[in-house]
Amino acid sequence: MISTWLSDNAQNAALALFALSAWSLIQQKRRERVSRRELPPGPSGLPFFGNALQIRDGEPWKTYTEWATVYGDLVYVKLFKQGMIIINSEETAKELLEHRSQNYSDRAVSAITEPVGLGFSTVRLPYGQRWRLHRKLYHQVMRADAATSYHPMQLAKARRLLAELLETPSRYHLSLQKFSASIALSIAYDWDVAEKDDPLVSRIESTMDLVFKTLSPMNSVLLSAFPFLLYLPKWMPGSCLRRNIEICREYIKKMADEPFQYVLESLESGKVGKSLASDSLRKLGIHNADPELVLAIKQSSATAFGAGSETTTSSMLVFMLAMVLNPRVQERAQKEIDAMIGTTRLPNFNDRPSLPYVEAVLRETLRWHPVAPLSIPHAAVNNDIYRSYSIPKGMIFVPNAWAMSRNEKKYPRPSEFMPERFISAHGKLTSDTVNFAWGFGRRICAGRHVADASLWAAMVSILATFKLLPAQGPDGESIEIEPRWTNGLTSHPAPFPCRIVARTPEMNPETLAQLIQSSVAGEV
Ligand code: HEM
Repeated sequence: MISTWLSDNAQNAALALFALSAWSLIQQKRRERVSRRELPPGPSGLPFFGNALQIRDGEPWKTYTEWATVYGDLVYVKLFKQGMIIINSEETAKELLEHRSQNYSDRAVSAITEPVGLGFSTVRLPYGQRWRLHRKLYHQVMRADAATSYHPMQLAKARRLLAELLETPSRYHLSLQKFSASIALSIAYDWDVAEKDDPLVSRIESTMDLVFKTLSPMNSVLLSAFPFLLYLPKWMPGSCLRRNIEICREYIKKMADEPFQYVLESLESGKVGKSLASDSLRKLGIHNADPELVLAIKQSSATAFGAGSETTTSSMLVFMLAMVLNPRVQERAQKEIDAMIGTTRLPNFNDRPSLPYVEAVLRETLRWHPVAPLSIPHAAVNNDIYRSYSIPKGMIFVPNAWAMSRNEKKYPRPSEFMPERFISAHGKLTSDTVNFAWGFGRRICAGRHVADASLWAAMVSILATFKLLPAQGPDGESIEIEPRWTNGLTSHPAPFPCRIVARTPEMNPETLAQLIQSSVAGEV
């Protein structure tokens, strides 16, 4: 009797549980359908995968740009279980990320950030006190007027780059990496890179590309959908992501520790110059400094180095490719330099206002191929209503810088490299400074003034000294370049064969050294 009663009750309980689960599943689906209707339109996806299988391999920004023509400037996309809104127009990005920056300055929690050891990075920090402290530290040394104090150092590094390009032109890719890293190391730590075999630069050469590839948005989505990928045994297919993450973690730790230790020791001995780390530590008074603040200085300096070197190299590679593919642009820029400066000295920052075409080349480089094509996603702090959409707290917003660069109304024939688009009918530079390349609102790139000056110094110095030409085959004919692009968090041309030839036949290391020497007096 009792056993019958028990089993009846168990059956009823099971039935009730089943009904409850079915009801809550239906409710959840209904809620999802309703909330989906309140979000921007987007392509319908497959169960489980969402839209992940519809995205062009390695170049999601191109797929999103195609979808913009169907769904508009805001497109809702779901990659596995991760929903996000792609912003395809600059105006809408400004409306949301700048005019409503108080609500759209958070970052999404990324499944890959902590495993690679980048949880400390300013780029990844949630919108809050720690992030504000980092931004304050950057502001002290990298705001527009403070950033000019780095100009002499940036010019000196650009001149060193010229000497390397003259000596080993085929290693231009590595020379550009060294140029960018040496500026970032100088700004962050006043670390002067050795002429040859600098331990930090060697490490950058071998692993920086891997870090940026591993941090790709798709890897982040994959890890949040399949966290077990982090634990796959190393012999199993698919474990390469885990291996790459481990290498990155080790590398990032060393990159944050070693140079900071160098600054601490140099401060003790009184032998360190101006840098983000040393200036901030000096201000605090190294011996009675709050450990939290010291940690923030260490973390923001490491971020400046990490965020600044790869992006600058990538932009320089875009410039080199654009020059080889567009000889007429190169010649026009060189004519401008020759007319305004002559050939007996190299340009410096005083000359910048008198070289509008070179300026236009820089802007077109940023536009033609934005090196951060999906910028860095922002996230909503709170629920919001935008247009008729209900934006839930935490929603991820991906600024599609690629789509912004392909806006045909603003940039006719967008796939062509045409610096003229930044020169008005009266021969003056337009007001368009390609701001979208640096991101938006409160999260805008903290190093943009420094980066802009590094790019200008390198571009103008190279244009003044070298011709960038296609490589020649054994028959002396030019080899046609079919650009290939690397993809990850940043995108840049894969190394391509080219010839870097001095513009004057008598140029050799001695004459270049003399030219540099005669250019140094009166420089800014
Ligand atoms: C050509 C070079 C560079 C490009 C194209 C670039 C681009 C960007 C972009 C698109 C963002 C995201 C902005 C957003 O979320 O809206 C960003 C963030 C950032 N960049 Fe740059 N960047 C460059 C160089 C640098 C340099 C040289 C530094 C430092 C020395 C730097 C430091 C940072 C930092 C700290 C952030 C994080 C800002 C935050 O989350 O609050 N960047 N950068």
